[in-house]
Amino acid sequence: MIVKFCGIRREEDVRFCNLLNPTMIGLIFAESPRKVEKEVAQKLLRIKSPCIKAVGVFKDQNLSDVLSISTQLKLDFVQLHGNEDIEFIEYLKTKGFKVIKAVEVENLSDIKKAAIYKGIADFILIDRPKGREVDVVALAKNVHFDFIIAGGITPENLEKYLALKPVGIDISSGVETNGIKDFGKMKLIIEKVKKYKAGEVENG
Ligand SMILES: O=C(O)c1ccccc1NCC(=O)[C@H](O)[C@H](O)COP(=O)(O)O
Repeated sequence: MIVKFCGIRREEDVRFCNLLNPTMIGLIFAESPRKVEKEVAQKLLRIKSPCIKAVGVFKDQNLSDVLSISTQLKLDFVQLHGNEDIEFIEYLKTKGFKVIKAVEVENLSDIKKAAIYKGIADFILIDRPKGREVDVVALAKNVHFDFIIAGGITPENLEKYLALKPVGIDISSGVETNGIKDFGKMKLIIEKVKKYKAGEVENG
């Protein structure tokens, strides 16, 4: 089970992630209150444990900018949230980057659109548009390919997302308090995922 904490932007967040050891941390390079500048990202990645994969999050940015940031920072994954097409993804892959294609879903036709990235992106991330109250769990029940799920996950509602049997979970605002990463909430997520994984083994 992949666990990704997204929107990491402070050194203390990275240090705490080093203790919790999620699979990935996400740094936002798209327009957002969580956006980090390249120089800040460089500092954060310097102290990141090598066991944790670095993901850069972009949305409708031009290919040369995405490539230049990803190369300079030696990112492991590029996560694309906008209308990037298949050629965009394939080009990044020829440059050695793994790609997470995020598809922000609002209806069943968006789920169908997400399927086009099967076998092209390394992971498909089913998310909801930022600031929209979409029931992403109800929509994701119609997904018939491997996916990472995001969109409103919190320590309290994690179980209903895990019940979808995703390959991973991606959380940002649900592990924040007043816009700052909340270490108690992050720890709770990791503990709950550990219990879930142990249960999976027990139940076959
Ligand atoms: O975080 C942002 O503001 C953002 C802006 C533009 C593109 C992507 C962005 N975030 C990506 C993520 O934080 C996660 O991949 C995902 O959306 C989880 O978000 P949340 O529902 O807050 O847990």
